[in-house]
Order: sequence, then C-alpha cells, then structure tokens
Amino acid sequence: MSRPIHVVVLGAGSWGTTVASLAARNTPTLLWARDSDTVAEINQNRRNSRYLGDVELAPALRASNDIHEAAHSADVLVVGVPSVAVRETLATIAEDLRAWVPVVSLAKGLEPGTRMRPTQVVTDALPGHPVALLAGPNIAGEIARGYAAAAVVATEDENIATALHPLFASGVFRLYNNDDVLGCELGGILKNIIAIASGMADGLGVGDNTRAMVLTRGLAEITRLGVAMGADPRTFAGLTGVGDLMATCMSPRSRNRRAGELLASGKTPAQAAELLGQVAEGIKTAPIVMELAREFDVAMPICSEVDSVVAERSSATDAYRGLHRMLPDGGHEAH
Ligand SMILES: NC(=O)C1=CN([C@@H]2O[C@H](COP(=O)(O)OP(=O)(O)OC[C@H]3O[C@@H](n4cnc5c(N)ncnc54)[C@H](O)[C@@H]3O)[C@@H](O)[C@H]2O)C=CC1
Ligand SMILES: O=C(CO)COP(=O)(O)O
Repeated sequence: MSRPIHVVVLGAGSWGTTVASLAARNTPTLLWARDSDTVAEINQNRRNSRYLGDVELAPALRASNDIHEAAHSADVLVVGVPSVAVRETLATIAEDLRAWVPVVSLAKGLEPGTRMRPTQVVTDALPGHPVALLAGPNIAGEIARGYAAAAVVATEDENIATALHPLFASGVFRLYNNDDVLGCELGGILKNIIAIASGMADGLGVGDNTRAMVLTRGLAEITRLGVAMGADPRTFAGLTGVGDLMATCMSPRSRNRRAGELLASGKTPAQAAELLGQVAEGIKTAPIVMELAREFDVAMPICSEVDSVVAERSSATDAYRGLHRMLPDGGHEAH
C-alpha cells in the first residue's frame, strides 16, 4: 500500500489554519505556527482562537513550531503567510524541502520592491519546484465553519492540479482547474483594493446603486490591467475574478472591506491595520498596483483613489466626492 501524501502548511493565520484543517480531513497534515501558544492550543484544544474564534479544527490536524522539521516532512508544501513574508519564509526552509515537492501559494498581494506575484516569488525562492495557486471567493471564517464554497487550483501543469484536488476538496469545498495562473492570481490580489473602496462606501453610507457601480467599474479596471499584463479576459468573469470580488466587497468578515470602513471613519491606515490585527493586503498592494497601472498605461481610477487614501494624501470622503447624495436644493450631502 502506498504511503499517504503529507501536507505541510506554513503560517497559522486564519486562512493557513483553515486550509490545513481542510487538508487534515483528507490526509496527514502539519501546520507550522511561529507562535508556540498557537501550536499548543491547536494540538491540545483543536482551536486557533486568535484567528478563528471557537471553530473546532479537524481532529487529525497537528501543529509544530519547528519549521525545518515540518518542511522536511512535506510531500506538498502550502504557503499561508502574507505576501511580504513569503520570500523570507521560503528562504528559511529551502535546504529542508525535498526536490520536486509542489508548492501551493495562498497569498493575495504583491511583493514590495520586486512587484512579483506570490507564485513568482515561490519560483524565485525555490527554483525547480512546481508551483500552484489556490484562489477564489474563500472567506476563511466561513469555510472553517463548514459553509460551502468553491476555489480554483491554478497551475500550468494539469497533472499537478489533478493530484492536489483530493488533498483539499470535500463535499462542500469544490475545486476547479485553470491554467491562467496570472489571471487567477491578479484577480485575488486586485479585488482587495476594490474591497477597501467598497468598505469606504459602506462607512460613508452611500447607496447600494453607488456601491454596485464601484464594484462593476472596479472589475473593469482589474480586467483592463490583467489583460494588459497578458491574462485571459475570461478568467476575470470566474471564481477568482468577479467571484472573489463579490465575496470580499460584501462580506462583513473581509479584512480589506473592514479596513475601508475604518478609513471612512477617520482612522489612519496604521490605526486600521492595528485595529484589524490581521493582514489586509490591499493597503500595501495599492501603491504597487498603481506602479503597474502606469507601466502598462492602464486607467485605474478606483485603485488610484484608494492609493491616495492609504498614502494619506486624501480622505475617504475626498475619494467619494461626486458620489454623495444630492440634496433637494441640488447641493451635496457632506459626510
Ligand atoms: N483570511 C482569508 O479569508 C483569506 C486570506 N487569503 C490570503 O492568505 C494570506 C494569509 O492571510 P491570513 O491567513 O488571512 O492572514 P492572517 O493575518 O490571518 O495571518 C497571517 C499569519 O502569517 C504569520 N506571519 C505574518 N508575518 C509573518 C512573517 N514575517 N513570517 C512568518 N509568518 C508570518 C502570522 O503570524 C499569522 O500566523 C494573505 O495573503 C491573504 O490575502 C486568501 C484567501 C482567503
Ligand atoms: O481573499 C479573501 C477572500 O477570498 C479574504 O479577504 P480579506 O483578506 O479581505 O479578508
């Protein structure tokens, strides 16, 4: 009988823990957490209360503090740390990982400085390892609680995608394949910025039509940049495009949407990040996306407004000027 595939997940935040718990229902799975209290809580109480409250994790899930031992035991490695930490985390374990172990990226941001997508960073840090992306409308807290969802395994090698499915899928977590890694990854990265705009809209109390306009025009600018960079336009109509945009812009659990609400209430980006206590990738990604917009000569007016707010050049109210409620006398309501 063949030995089961061992999955190792690096990063025990809300999504890394959720994906590890999904995998642990299918195959032996080890979750690396840098915090020893988190390791103890997962192993003893099947909880990661800092990130997932009272959610009960899969009984078979094990956690460890030892990143080297964890990486050494991996047949499949999942990277669940924020985008800014992907390179340094993988550099730590480059010598521990066996040859050809596939690496699955969960991150939805761009690396400051290089402007690389997380799958590009993986290839750079671990040359020779097949790389895949897991993306889609996947708010961690809901999936951890067992609500149904779907995601896309994006990789250029269909055999790898097919081999990964049984490790993560369940009756309520459906997986699809897509070989447009660029389009799938950009959809997940760029929607975070539109979600900040959507949160600002909620915070300012604009109408539902106004918010729908922002989402629809947001999808248009995501697609424009993606196509200019070489992605397939059809990808943006799927789960990793409009699907993830809808979930993130509408969910009260989305950290990016909540960051937008906090900015609308007058908090600075630093205060918003502090209050969230979890990563909202769009805050750091917005200026990098504007560099790409300039390089590819693509108009991205909504991302530009969000970039101005997170750089503290303007306020959320400024960003929504012209989109406020018109009063009977023809004036505009000030927020
Ligand atoms: N939470 C969600 O619903 C989803 C999140 N994602 C993406 O997954 C990635 C991870 O997000 P979350 O788990 O939500 O983040 P989180 O903020 O909940 O947790 C981040 C984890 O990474 C660790 N970490 C942070 N900086 C680190 C560093 N320098 N070195 C090592 N570990 C570090 C933290 O200790 C924590 O365990 C992000 O790129 C996010 O956009 C993708 C889909 C869904
Ligand atoms: O990417 C996500 C859902 O698919 C998570 O969004 P937030 O990071 O805004 O919570």
